Amino acid sequence: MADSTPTMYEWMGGAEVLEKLTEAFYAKVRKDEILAPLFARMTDDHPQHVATFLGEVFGGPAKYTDEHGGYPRMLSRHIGRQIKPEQRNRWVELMRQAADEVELPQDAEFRSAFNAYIEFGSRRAMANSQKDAELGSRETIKIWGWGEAAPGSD
Ligand code: HEM
Repeated sequence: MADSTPTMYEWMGGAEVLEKLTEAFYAKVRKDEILAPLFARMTDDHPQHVATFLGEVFGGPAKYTDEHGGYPRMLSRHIGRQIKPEQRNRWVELMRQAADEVELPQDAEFRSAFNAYIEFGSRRAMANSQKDAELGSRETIKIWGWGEAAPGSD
């Protein structure tokens, strides 16, 4: 029988909601004293690109892979940046604030899976950004699912 559980991408409202999320997030980043210097040279389409990337992660269309350079491009944007723990912490904090601001679903299942990815992705980004980082052999975007608590599970 086919699995009828929606993807996280569907559950949160798809591309439109992700674009709102990254717009709200980068508006905060631009005003944040810890993060702004790191993102000083980002282009205006950066929030849109990250929304597309996250859409793919959460089970939406493979558009970042097909049109924006995929996993290698994302990796290349973090390499050498030497992200510090306090910058990663602030990134996570602002992402959670943006999630509330644009009213991502509040249910325990969704937020638990969303926060798990944000934690995972930001720690990987920080690790890959260090001098002499060991980058591993991954070439494709990791797709994130519901984990231990899918909708409808007890
Ligand atoms: C789940 C975690 C993360 C995801 C999914 C993510 C995703 C991305 C993607 C897709 C890009 C490339 C966008 C493009 O194609 O133009 C990018 C660039 C970048 N990311 Fe991340 N990122 C994450 C965490 C972080 C963290 C924690 C930091 C720093 C605190 C960070 C700093 C940057 C910077 C500085 C760039 C380059 C911006 C520029 O173009 O100047 N990222 N990220």
